[in-house]
Amino acid sequence: MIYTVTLNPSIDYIIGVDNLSMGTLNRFESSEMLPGGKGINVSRILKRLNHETIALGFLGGFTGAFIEDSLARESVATKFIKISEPTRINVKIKSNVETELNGNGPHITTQASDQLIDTLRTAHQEDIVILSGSKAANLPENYYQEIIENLTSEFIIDTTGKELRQALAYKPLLVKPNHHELADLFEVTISSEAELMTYGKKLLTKGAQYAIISMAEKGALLFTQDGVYQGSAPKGQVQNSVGAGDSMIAGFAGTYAETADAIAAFRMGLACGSATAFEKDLATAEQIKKLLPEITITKVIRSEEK
Ligand SMILES: Nc1ncnc2c1ncn2[C@@H]1O[C@H](COP(=O)(O)OP(=O)(O)O)[C@@H](O)[C@H]1O
Ligand SMILES: O=P(O)(O)OC[C@H]1O[C@](O)(COP(=O)(O)O)[C@@H](O)[C@@H]1O
Repeated sequence: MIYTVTLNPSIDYIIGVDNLSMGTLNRFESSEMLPGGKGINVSRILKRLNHETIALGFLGGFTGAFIEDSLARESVATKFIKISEPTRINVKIKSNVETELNGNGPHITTQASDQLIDTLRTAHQEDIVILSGSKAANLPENYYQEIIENLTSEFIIDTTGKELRQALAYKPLLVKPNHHELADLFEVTISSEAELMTYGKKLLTKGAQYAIISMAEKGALLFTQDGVYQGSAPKGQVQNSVGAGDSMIAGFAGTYAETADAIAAFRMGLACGSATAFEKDLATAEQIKKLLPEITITKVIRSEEK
């Protein structure tokens, strides 16, 4: 079973505006509401690829009900803890450039946060728990760490900054910062491929079993104990890249859970990420499978060169 944890789900309100201009009235060209939040996106892709998944986290209010209904329609299994304040709405503006406005999220009571830790204690050693995204503002600073300390299963973590840094010591199966998040994590500017390699490898020395550095249309790098691999991104028309990173994690986790083959998992992750970038919503299984043969993976550094 692959459990996903979304501490701060969202409705993603995707708005298309021609030539957005600040300080004046702009009218929508298009709009769409989608269930969002990183773990939720991961579960939706896992379900589409026929992997067993349960989405966990906190949901509240009419916005939470919208997310529950959307997931039920796609037969994604959920065990959300109900909270009284409404789940946030994140605004994604598609104009000449993509602009994202993500909310802080609702108040989570101590009772609810303890309940989630209890639920996660039921995950078995052979399960994978995927912890993704920001946490609602009032949750304790070390809440992710508290969750991890109570887990008996493998875990993947997709968050940023201090939380990601703390998590590395607990040997996550995978971390997947994008290249900007990698620079933030080590509080550096990364301006060359050599620096990318240096900081990617640091993720392993600090504890990660595998690390992917994703680079949008430039594909991604996979760091393993056995060397570094470069994966390509197919060319295509980008429709909405929100959820590309989550799709990549879903692809990796689903294939890794079945095969324990990190390269095959990386290939599936790359296909899922690009397929989602080329769609308005998350990609379907057919779109993902169509892209798989276009992915190329090359070993760029052998283990003895590390
Ligand atoms: N414009 C794009 N064209 C092709 N593939 C893409 C594009 N954007 C994202 N992807 C694929 O999705 C993966 C994750 O996207 P990325 O934007 O790096 O992550 P995140 O959404 O976490 O910031 C990339 O490594 C790539 O494989
Ligand atoms: O929890 P955060 O960091 O605010 O991110 C939440 C947002 O991330 C998303 O899950 C998309 O993430 P990615 O584009 O990184 O895959 C959106 O659905 C959601 O609005």
